[in-house]
Order: sequence, then C-alpha cells, then structure tokens
Amino acid sequence: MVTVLRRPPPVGETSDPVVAAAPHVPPREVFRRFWPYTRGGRRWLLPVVLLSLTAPVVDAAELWLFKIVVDDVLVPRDLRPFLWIAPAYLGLVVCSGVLGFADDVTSTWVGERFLLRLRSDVFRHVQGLSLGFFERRRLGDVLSRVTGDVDAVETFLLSGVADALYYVVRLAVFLGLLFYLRWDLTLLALVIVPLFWGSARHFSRLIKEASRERRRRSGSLSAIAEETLGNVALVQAYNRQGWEAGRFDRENVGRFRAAMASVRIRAVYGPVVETIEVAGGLAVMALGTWKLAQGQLTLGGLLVFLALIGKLYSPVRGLSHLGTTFYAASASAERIIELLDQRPQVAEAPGARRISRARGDVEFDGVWFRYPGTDAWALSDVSFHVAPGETLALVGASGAGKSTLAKLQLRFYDPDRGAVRLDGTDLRDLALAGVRDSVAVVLQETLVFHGTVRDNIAYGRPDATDAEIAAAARTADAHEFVERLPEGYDTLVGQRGRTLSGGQCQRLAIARAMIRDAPVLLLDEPTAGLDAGSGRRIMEPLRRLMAGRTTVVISHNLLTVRDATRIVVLDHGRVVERGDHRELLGREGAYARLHRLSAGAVPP
Ligand SMILES: Nc1ncnc2c1ncn2[C@@H]1O[C@H](COP(=O)(O)OP(=O)(O)OP(=O)(O)O)[C@@H](O)[C@H]1O
Repeated sequence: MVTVLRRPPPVGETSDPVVAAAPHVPPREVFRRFWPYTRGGRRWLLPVVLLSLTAPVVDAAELWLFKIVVDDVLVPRDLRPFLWIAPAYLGLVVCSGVLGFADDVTSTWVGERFLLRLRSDVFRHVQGLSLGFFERRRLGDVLSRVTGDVDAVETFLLSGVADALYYVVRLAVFLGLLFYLRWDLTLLALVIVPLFWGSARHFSRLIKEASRERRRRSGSLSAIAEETLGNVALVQAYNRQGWEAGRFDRENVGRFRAAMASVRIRAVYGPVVETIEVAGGLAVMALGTWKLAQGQLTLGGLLVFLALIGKLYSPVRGLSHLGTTFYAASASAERIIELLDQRPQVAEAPGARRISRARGDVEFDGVWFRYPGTDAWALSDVSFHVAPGETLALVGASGAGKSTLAKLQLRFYDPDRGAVRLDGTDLRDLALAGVRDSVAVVLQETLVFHGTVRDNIAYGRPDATDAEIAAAARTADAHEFVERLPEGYDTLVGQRGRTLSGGQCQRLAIARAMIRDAPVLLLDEPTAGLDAGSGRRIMEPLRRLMAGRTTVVISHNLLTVRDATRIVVLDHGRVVERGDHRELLGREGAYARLHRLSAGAVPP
C-alpha cells in the first residue's frame, strides 16, 4: 500500500511534455507574493475572524446546556430548570444562525474581492508581456492558468488561513473546557495528536505531487484543445481528427491518473485518521466509565466530555486535512507565480519620452537581431531611412526577415545591436504607448474580432464617431459592402472574420488603420491571400491610406512596390540591394529576378 501511495503519479508516455511543470515555490514566498492582493478587503479580515471565533463559543455553550439538562433535569427527573434551559437553547440556536450568516457573507466577499483583483491583475500582466512570450508559450496553458489556477490561490491565502484560525480557536475553547472538566482524561485524549500530525505530514507531501501533475495536465489539455479547435478547418481538411484526439486522450489519461492518485491518497488518509480518532475516543470512554463508577464524574459530565472529545478531534482533523488542501492549492499558486514572474522583453525605460504626434521619420541603423533562444541572425546589419511621407518597400524571399523588421518597428522586440529610430530618437528612449500610437498596421493575417463592423473599425480609435467610422469605411471602399450587410454597421462579424471574405476583411483593416490616423503605416503583405482582381481593387483604398504618411510596405506583390520611393531587397536578413523600381530593374540583380518571377501576375 505504502509503495502504491509513494509512487509518483504517472507522468504518462510524454517524454516531451506538452506543458512543463512550474518550479517549486516555498509557502512563505507564496504568501509574500499574494498578500498585497488582499488590499481593500483587509479591514474586513478582522470582522471575519471575530465572527468565526464566536461559533465555537456558542457551540460550547450549547454543550454545557446539554450537561445541565442531563445532570439537573434527566437524572433527578425535575422539569423546573427546563423552563429557563429551553429558551436559552433556542436563543443560542438563533444566535448561531445569525452569526453563521454574517460569517458566510463577509468571508465570501473578502475571498471573491481578492480573486477579482488577482484575476484582473494576472490578465493585465499577461497582456502586457512581449510578443516573444506568446510566440514561445502554449496559449491554452496560459488560458488555463488565468481562468483555472487563479482560484486556488484564494484557498491558499484566505480561506485556508481563515479555516486554520477557526480550527485553532475551536481547539483552544474545547481544550479549555475539557481541562476544566477532567484534566487527566484530557491528557489521555491528547496522546493521539502527534499521530494525527505525523500522518498529515506524510500524506500532504504525496498530495502535493499529485496536484502538481494534475494542474500541469490540465494546462496541456487546454493547450491541445485551443490549438485543435482554433485550427479546426486545417485539422478537418487534412483528416487529422484521429491524431489530434489521440494527443488529447494521452493528456486526458494523464490527468485522470493524476486525479486517481490524489483520490487514492485522500481515500487512505480518511480511514487512517478515523482509526486513530476512534482508538483515542475508546480509551477515554474506558477511563471515563471507570471514573463514573468511582463517583468522580457525573453522567452529564461524562456525556459532555465525550461530545467535547468528538468536537476536539474535528479541528485537529481539519487542521491536518488543511495541509493537504494547502499543498494542492500551492501547486496552482506556483503556476500563477511562474506567469507573474515573466518580464516583458521590451520594457519602458524610466523617464521615457512621451511624444504627442510623431512626424514619421523612420530609421533602422545597423540593426542586428536574433530571436531569443535561436543562434541564427534574423537580421544582420540592416540600415535604411524613410523620411516623413515617403514609402519604403521591403521585398525578399520568404524568411528573408521582412516581418521581423515590422516587429522591431512596433517594438515587439529590441535589436541586439544598432537602433531603430522614430523622428531621430531611439525607440528604447520613447514611451511604448507613443511608439505604437504612431503606427497603424495592416497585417498579412487580418485581425477581425467577434463584434459588429462598427466595433471592428473603431478598434483603431475607440472614441471615433459614427460619421468618422463611415468616412473611414468609404475611403477604404468598405462602405458599400457594409451597407449591403443585413444590419449594416451593426452586423456581427464572427471571430477572425469568418463571415466575411478575405478582401472584405482587408478593407475593414484598412478602414481601421485609416481611423487611427497614425503618421507611420506598416503594411505587411496587405494583398496576401487575395486573388489578382481583389488585390488590384484594394490598391486604390491602400493608396488613399498611404497618402501623406510614412509607409513601410512588405510585399511579394510588385504592383504595391513599384510606386515606392525606395525599395530595399532583403536576403537572409541582409540588405542586398536598394534603389527605386527602375534602377533595380536595370541592375539585373535580385530584384530583377524577383520581378521576372512575378511578371506573370503583374502587367509590365
Ligand atoms: N518567433 C520566432 N522565433 C524564432 N525565429 C523566428 C521567429 N519568427 C521568425 N523567425 C525566423 O526569422 C527569419 C525571418 O523571418 P520573417 O518572418 O521575418 O521572414 P519574412 O521575410 O517576413 O518571411 P515571409 O515572406 O514568409 O513572411 C526566418 O528564418 C524565421 O524562421
């Protein structure tokens, strides 16, 4: 049996776990980290504690009344004392009901407020992490931490502590009464306490391991579900449902085994504790009966003594059980701490400059960049300059580093060497919000949120008026198709724009960028995924959007590129050519080759 319990919960067949376990954190550190979240609710902690402290006193008073009933009413068969005992008993019951109600409501309020704060803060923190974090981590696991693990921290910090206090007070009140009644019997009853503690410590450790495994598996399950369901079209098109289901099942079985391991431990623990308890109770009963026979104890005294022993064991058991609950909760707390310990890779420098409106002068100066955890340079010594209002086109084969440049321009990452500048100032010296406010983006994969068409356009500037939204949609050539939608601007578009065509999504994205009215425009493959006709139709609204703004356009479609003030050709992260369309064609180099390749799609 011991070996069955000792055996660590099976880690399953995964040599490469979907989600790794979070590092161990000592309980004191968990307290230190989460205590600040009790701010605002702390003044209610004392009333909560006081309320929970009164309950054992009322309990003890009820028991004492019972003793009086036995000794003064039942044994002498005299009903007179019952006339005051009955109303006193009723009064105590009503009093305990009222106190219980107040205790429940206030303690839940304190706990839920704590969670309210913590959940929002964890979400805000995660949202503020750099793109690099999301590129490395499994989204499903992050979601399971934000929505699932957070709750356990409350158990660890508040309800756990409140329960511990409650048990300690019960213990003190009942022990006091017991000693008052019969000190010798009480000492005998206490002999079993060390046994309780010993077993609690042993089982808590086992429970913690099982809980850690269970939380880790839950994170893996969410990760797989999110990846599979988020890409359901791909999964179904390639008939990978069986494989995905297998992956899900493996983690599911892992979670099942971890849950069973934890139940096994708890299920053995319960009877062990009960046996110890009954043995103690029987010993006390034997000695008590002897004392009763000797006339050293009244019948009421013995009955109350035994009832009190029952009450005494319950907080002792509760306290030792609390250890297992504590350890289970700390497994979740560790996962939250690991998340909170993540620092954004790009952080705002102290005293960073705020810019109200940039002119739009963009410069990459000797930029070298390597993605964290990789060896190869994604960009090597890239330099270019785009003056306000100019258009720079970045072209190059797939993987040349074009999108990486866009990420650096938005300061999703910082360069390892060199600098990216806006209006002559290094982005690292500017306030992050200012940098991003200066840029409007139209990306390769158009981001359309679940919401109305109006919400989607106004995402670029939430305070935009209806007239401004319609004007932006007109410039983006979106107004007409929006008007034809069943509810116009109030039509709901599905997540990722599933209910719109690629071209329509793109036009919404152009309207969104339009309404943002930023001095710098970043177009990453704005015509990708559109057929030649739609691509051409989008050009006109794009040109309107680009007018008067500094534009960096990344495109394979050389139609977008031909009018650019300057074209930079990238190859394996290096600038291999630069110039305008005519110059580069004449040079018969990389650009001319790319041009010939796409000549079929582009009219000369
Ligand atoms: N998050 C990442 N972590 C590690 N390496 C990355 C990451 N993103 C891109 N890379 C690598 O950096 C290099 C440049 O990628 P980038 O996405 O900038 O290319 P691109 O020119 O935009 O390609 P495409 O035209 O296909 O979009 C590639 O070798 C790519 O594998």
